[in-house]
Amino acid sequence: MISGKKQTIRLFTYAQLIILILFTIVTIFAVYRLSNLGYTLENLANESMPNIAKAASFTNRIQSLSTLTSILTGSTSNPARQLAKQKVDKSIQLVNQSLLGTSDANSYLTRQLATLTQEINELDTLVEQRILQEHMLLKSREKFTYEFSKLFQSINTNIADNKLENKLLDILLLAMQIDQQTRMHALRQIESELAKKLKNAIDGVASSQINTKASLTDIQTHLIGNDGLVTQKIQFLKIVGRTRGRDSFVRNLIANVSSNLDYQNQLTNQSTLQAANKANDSATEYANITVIVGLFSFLLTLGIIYFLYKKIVSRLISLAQQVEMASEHNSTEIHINGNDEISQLAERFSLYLARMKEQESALLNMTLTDPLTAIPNRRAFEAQLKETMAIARRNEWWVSLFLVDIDFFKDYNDHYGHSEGDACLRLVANEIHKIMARNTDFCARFGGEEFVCILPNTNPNGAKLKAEAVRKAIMSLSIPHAKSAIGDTLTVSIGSGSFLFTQHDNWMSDIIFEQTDKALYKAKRNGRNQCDFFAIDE
Ligand SMILES: Nc1nc2c(ncn2[C@@H]2O[C@H](COP(=O)(O)OP(=O)(O)OP(=O)(O)O)[C@@H](O)[C@H]2O)c(=O)[nH]1
Repeated sequence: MISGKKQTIRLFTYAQLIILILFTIVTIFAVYRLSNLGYTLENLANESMPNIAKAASFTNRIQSLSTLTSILTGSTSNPARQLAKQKVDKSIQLVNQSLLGTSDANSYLTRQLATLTQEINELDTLVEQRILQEHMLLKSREKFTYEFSKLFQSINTNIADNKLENKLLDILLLAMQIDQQTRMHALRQIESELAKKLKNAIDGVASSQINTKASLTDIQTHLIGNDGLVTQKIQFLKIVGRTRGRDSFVRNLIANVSSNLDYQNQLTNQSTLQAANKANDSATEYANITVIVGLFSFLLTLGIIYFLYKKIVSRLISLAQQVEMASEHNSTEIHINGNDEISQLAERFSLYLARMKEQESALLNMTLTDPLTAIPNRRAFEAQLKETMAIARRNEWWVSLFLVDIDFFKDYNDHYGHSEGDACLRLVANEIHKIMARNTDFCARFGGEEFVCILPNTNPNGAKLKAEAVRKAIMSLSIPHAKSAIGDTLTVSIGSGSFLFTQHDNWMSDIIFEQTDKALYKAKRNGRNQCDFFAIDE
């Protein structure tokens, strides 16, 4: 029973707890999902987007590096070369700086850039060598041209040797081809031909012409000597070839870096796309799960509310209705099924109403009963008289009224004492009540030693018989009364009034009481221990 009493509170608490837990779970879930989504979006904003921007910047710089390398390779003077090299270095430095702090995936790119830097340095060295070699070639050519023109002039002025002149022109024409020639093999052929022609020219000069011979030998050295024009040209071509090769290698390397960057770009774009898709999937999944969880929570909350309504609210409403009905219909029937506080409350209400009813009837009884004789009192009489008169009017009955008064009761009291007087009153009351209460008659103590009887549907004849019966019954009690002036035992005088209301509908209870009292007064005046009758029917 004790645990049953707390069922409703427990039920209510559990329901609240379930709703609270449910909403806590939904909130934690929502925060967790939102933070995940937030992390993905943040990642997208902090990593993927800057990576895309960086990748674009790398591509631009690598492309500009290709152009700058071309300028470096094509440099024809050292200042131009140095300027181009500075720009190339700057560009590589910027690319390297951009690479700093990027992911491990770029380590290959970093190595590629290191190789590229090394190769560009070597290319720069080759370009420098080429410029130097070109410069030396120029100087050698100038020197040869100078020597040759000097020899030519000396031949013209000193000796008119057409043969030598023709040979020299031949050699000059061949020497001039050295400049135009870009193929090694052809240069070797020119060298071989020059060697022959020069030998022929030298051999053709008379030994007396020492200066001419010496000049020709110098020209021979300038042209085909170990450090001659042809050798220098060959050397120059070798450097040019190496420079081209290096340039081509550097360009390939740049193309590789560029394609690697493209690949990196693709990877970055892919990962960005994946991250965006993931964020989108997360958002969709979150929305779906939130809808499902929300719907589930809503249905569960509805279920709990319905359960609480059935278990608590509807039973409380029923209890309120039953309490209202019970108070309206003066009933004590309140019942609620179950074994919890509400059913206990209904039970208590029922008990409370029953007790109230008991107390009410006890109170009513007390107010309508004479405490000394335990028969109805004057208030009960007045109510009963009104009710009887109303019934009599409707049924056109006679109503008879007795006023019974103990004779010389003052003397009885004085002689036997007040408590004996009380006992005497109880005996008389009991006797009158015994006679009158056998049928629908009614008797009450009117006050003091006076009693009153109502006899519904009793005409004057009936009243006479009944009044006499009462008087004789009291005499039969043979209660000793030493101080009675009319005998040795206790007697009563009775005033009887009989009324038919057909003609006297306006007669009220106080009028008929007054008329009956007059009859009693007459009985007393006529000597007591007798009945006097009054009747009115017209
Ligand atoms: N013991 C007792 N006496 C009561 C009670 N009520 C009234 N009396 C007494 O009844 C007496 C009534 O006296 P009276 O009205 O003079 O009437 P009586 O002496 O009977 O004279 P008659 O009626 O003329 O014969 C009084 O002495 C009251 O004190 C009661 O409850 N108990």
